[in-house]
Amino acid sequence: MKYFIDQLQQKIEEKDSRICVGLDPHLNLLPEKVLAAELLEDLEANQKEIAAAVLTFNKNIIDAVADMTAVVKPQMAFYEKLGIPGMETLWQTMAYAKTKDLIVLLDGKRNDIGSTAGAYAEAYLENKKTEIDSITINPYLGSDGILPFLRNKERGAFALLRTSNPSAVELQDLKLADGRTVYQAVGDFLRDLGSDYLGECGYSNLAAVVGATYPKELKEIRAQLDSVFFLIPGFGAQGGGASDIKAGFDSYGRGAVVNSSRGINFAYRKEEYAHFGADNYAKAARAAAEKMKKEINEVLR
Ligand SMILES: O=C(O)c1cc(=O)[nH]c(=O)n1[C@@H]1O[C@H](COP(=O)(O)O)[C@@H](O)[C@H]1O
Repeated sequence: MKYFIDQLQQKIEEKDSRICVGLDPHLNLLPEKVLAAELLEDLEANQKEIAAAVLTFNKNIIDAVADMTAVVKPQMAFYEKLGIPGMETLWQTMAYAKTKDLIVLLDGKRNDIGSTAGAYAEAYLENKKTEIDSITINPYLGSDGILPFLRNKERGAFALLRTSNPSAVELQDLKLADGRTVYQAVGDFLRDLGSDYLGECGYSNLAAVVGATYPKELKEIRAQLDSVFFLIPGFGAQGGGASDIKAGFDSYGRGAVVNSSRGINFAYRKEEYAHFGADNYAKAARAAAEKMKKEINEVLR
């Protein structure tokens, strides 16, 4: 039995790639060749066709980036909004990613009281038929809501620690009576809870999400938590760049993976990759993924 976090770190090193490709099918950004714009005029009536288009798009993106990423991260919201056909597309996308030997991180931000968290864990991390290696969770219900997600040591959980959005500061930066911020307290809590789930690589199966858009906090959190692996979203579309995420890694260039969703999926819409043309969106995505991979490796060298 190999711990989830060891599987992840090993695959990152094999591919020498610290990127995570988000699979967030923003419908209004899909190329016309894949999804005819008129179908979006009635989302409910056209759920089936739209979900089929999303699956085609995802498969082409996965084919284009499979050799240069260790992880893909589908965000559930984009599939849930397409009803049952959307959920089928989500599961088919994850199964397809597994055929390419990728690690699947399902972005669902799940959690609840202990007994319900247990049901989520059974649904996503303990069902032998699922193609999911890990899931994002919200840690704010405390340990009984988190521990069920750690029962299966071959799979892992990424708890929100310091998010990338502008309003992250509103609650996460509040000061506690002991002088720590809320996110620092959450960090200490996650490190302690995860210490019973350490893999051979020195990181825990209980990982954390820290946004690329707050480099100062990222640096501080890395110094605080040496056994917590980070998912760092916010690269590209939200403004984060390679120099911003550098401090999220340890001195060996380990311990983190950086997500980009729109910046890779819809690279064909950017001036830099426009020469590929909308029909070659997958080639544009590959070029953007390659650039991101290189930029991160260079900044860590
Ligand atoms: O948990 C996440 O993945 C997440 C946490 C966070 O703090 N910020 C954040 O952007 N995300 C997710 O990361 C992805 C970022 O997408 P892009 O901004 O298109 O690269 C989306 O799926 C977000 O839901």
